Amino acid sequence: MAANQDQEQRQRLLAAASRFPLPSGTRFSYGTAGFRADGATMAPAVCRAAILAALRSAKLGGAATGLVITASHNPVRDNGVKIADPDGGMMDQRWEPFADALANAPDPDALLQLVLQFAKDEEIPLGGGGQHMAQVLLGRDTRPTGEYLLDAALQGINAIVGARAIDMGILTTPQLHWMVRSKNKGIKASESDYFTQLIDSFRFISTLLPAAFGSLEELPETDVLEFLTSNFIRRLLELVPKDKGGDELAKKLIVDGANGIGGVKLEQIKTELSGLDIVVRNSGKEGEGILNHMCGADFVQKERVIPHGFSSEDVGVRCASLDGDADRLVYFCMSSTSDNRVDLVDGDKILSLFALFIREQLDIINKNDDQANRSLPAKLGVVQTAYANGASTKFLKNLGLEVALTPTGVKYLHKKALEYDIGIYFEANGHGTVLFSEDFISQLESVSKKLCSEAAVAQHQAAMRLLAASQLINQAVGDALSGLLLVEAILQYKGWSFQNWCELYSDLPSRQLKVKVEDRTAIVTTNAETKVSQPSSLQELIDMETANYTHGRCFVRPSGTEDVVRVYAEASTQEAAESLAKSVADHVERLLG
Ligand SMILES: CC(=O)N[C@H]1[C@@H](OP(=O)(O)O)O[C@H](CO)[C@@H](O)[C@@H]1O
Ligand SMILES: [Mg+2]
Repeated sequence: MAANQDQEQRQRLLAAASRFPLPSGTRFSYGTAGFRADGATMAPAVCRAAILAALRSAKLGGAATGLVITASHNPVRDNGVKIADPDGGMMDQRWEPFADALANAPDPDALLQLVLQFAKDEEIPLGGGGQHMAQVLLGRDTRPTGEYLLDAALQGINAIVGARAIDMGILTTPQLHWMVRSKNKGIKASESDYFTQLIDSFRFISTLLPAAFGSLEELPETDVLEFLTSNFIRRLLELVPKDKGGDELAKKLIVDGANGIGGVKLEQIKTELSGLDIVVRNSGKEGEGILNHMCGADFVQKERVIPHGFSSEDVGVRCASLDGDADRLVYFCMSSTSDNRVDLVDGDKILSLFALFIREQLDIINKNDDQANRSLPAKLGVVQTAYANGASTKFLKNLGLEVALTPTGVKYLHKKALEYDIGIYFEANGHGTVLFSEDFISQLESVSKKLCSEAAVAQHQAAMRLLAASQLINQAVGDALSGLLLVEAILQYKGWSFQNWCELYSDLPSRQLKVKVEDRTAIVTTNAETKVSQPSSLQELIDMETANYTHGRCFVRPSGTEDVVRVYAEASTQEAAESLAKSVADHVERLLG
C-alpha cells in the first residue's frame, strides 16, 4: 500500500472507532446469530461488524457480502447485526473469533492494530484495489433503532478505503441473504426480482397438476437458461387457469406477521398468489401491536396459544406465524372455541411435508427404472437438531430417509445439508430450507429435457416441479415467505387440508425449561448436544431420571444466545415430560447454580 493510502486507511479506522466508542464493561459475543443487545447500545458492535463485512468482501476479491441489522424474534428494544458471506449463507465460522476481538477492542488504537494485523495474516489487500475493492449490501428490519444503526454500519464500511456500501432498505433477513447470493451469481438481485421468482415458481407448482395439460404439444419449448430467468414459467402459466376455483376454506390463510417486516412484504405480493386468499394480521401497521409481543413464530411455537389479534372466529382456519425478520415459519390452527390452544405445525412438520413432496417427485421421475439404474439418482438427506420432536425423526426414518443431527444453530444445519444432492434442514422453531446442489440441478435439467423429448408427461412434470421448488425455496437461508409459499403450493398440489398435514404423525409431549446458573460454559456437550461430557456426573443423573419415563428423552445445553442453560425433555404424556424436565433442571441448578 502506498504511504499516503496507508495513512488514509489508518485515519479512517481511527475516526470510525472514535465515533462509536465501546462503553467500559461492555462485552459482545458473535454467538449463534451475530451480535445482539439493547438496540441503543449496539452502535459500536454494528460499526465494527461493518468493518469486518468490508474486510471479508476485500478478502474474497470484492464479492459482495451482506450486513443485516435485526434482532429477529427478540423484543423491540433489542437489536443485532450479522454478516452474510458471498454465497448468501452465514459468515464463515473461522472469522468469528476475529469478529469477537474486533467488537471488543477497548479503544481506537487497539482496533486499528487488530485490523492491520488481521489484514496481514489473512492477506487482505487494504487500500490497493480501487473503487470495487469491497462491497457490502445492507438491510435492516423495522426496529426503531434500525436507522441509527444503519448510520453506524455505513461509517464502518467507509472506514475501509475502496469499500462501497449498498443500502437495500428495510427487508426481511432472508431477502438480504438472497440478494447477496444472486448478485454474486450475476443474476438479477432486486426486490422485485425476488418477488417475481417466488410468485412464478409458486404458481407453477400449485397449478401444474397432473391433469393440467392434455398433451405435451401444449407445453412450450424451453431451455435451461430460459427456465432460470423464469420466462418459461411465465409462458407456461399463461396456459393454466389463473383461479382453479374450489373450497373457500382451503384457500383462506391467515398470517401473523409478528408486527414485523414479513407481513409488510406479504401484503405487497398476496394478490398475485392464485388460489390463495391471504389475510395478514399483526401486519406492523400503526396501532396493530408491538413487534414480536404476544405474537410471531417464536411466541406461537413456545406457548402453543393463539397470538394477539386472533379470536374464536378463526377456529378451523389455516394460520401461519412469521417471526420479526421473517426467517422463521410455523403453522397453526385453532381447533376449538373453548380455549386458546392451537394445533401446531412446527419446523419438523414443515420439513416432513417438504421431504414427502420431494420424495414423491423423485419416485415419479424414477418410476419405470430398476433400483440400480435410476434416471435421476439422488442423495436426499434430512438435517435436524436434538430439539426435533422424536416423533418427527421416527416418521422420517420410517420413510427410509437419512436423518442427520447437528448442534443447534442454522450454520451447523446448513453446512450439513450441503453434503446432499437435496438437503432439507429445519430447526423445530421453524427456521429451515431445502438446498439443491448445483450438480443435481444440472442433472435435473438434462433429465427434464430428455423426458420432454420422450413425451413422458408425468415424469417431465415431476422434474419441472422439482426445478420450480429449487427456484421457490431460498437457497441462501431459511426464509418464512418462500417456505410459506412452498407449503401452500404443496398443499394445493396434493389437495391437502391443514388437518391432513397435521396428522402425518403426533408430536410426543415435550417441555423446555431455562435454568440460570453461575457459569453456563461449565456445561460441555457432545454427540450433537445430546450428551453432557462435563460435568460428567450430570449425564449420569440425566440418564437415571430419563430411565423412569416411557419414551423419555432429555438433554441439556448452554444457550448460545441467552445467559441460561436449556433443558429439553420428551415423554409419553405432558405431565411426564414436565416432570422429567423439572427434575433434570433441579440437578442442573444444584450442580451449577
Ligand atoms: C432451542 C432454540 O430454539 N434455540 C434457538 C436459539 O439458540 P440458543 O443457542 O438455544 O439460544 O436461537 C438461535 C438463533 O435464533 C436458534 O438458531 C436456536 O434454534
Ligand atoms: Mg428470525
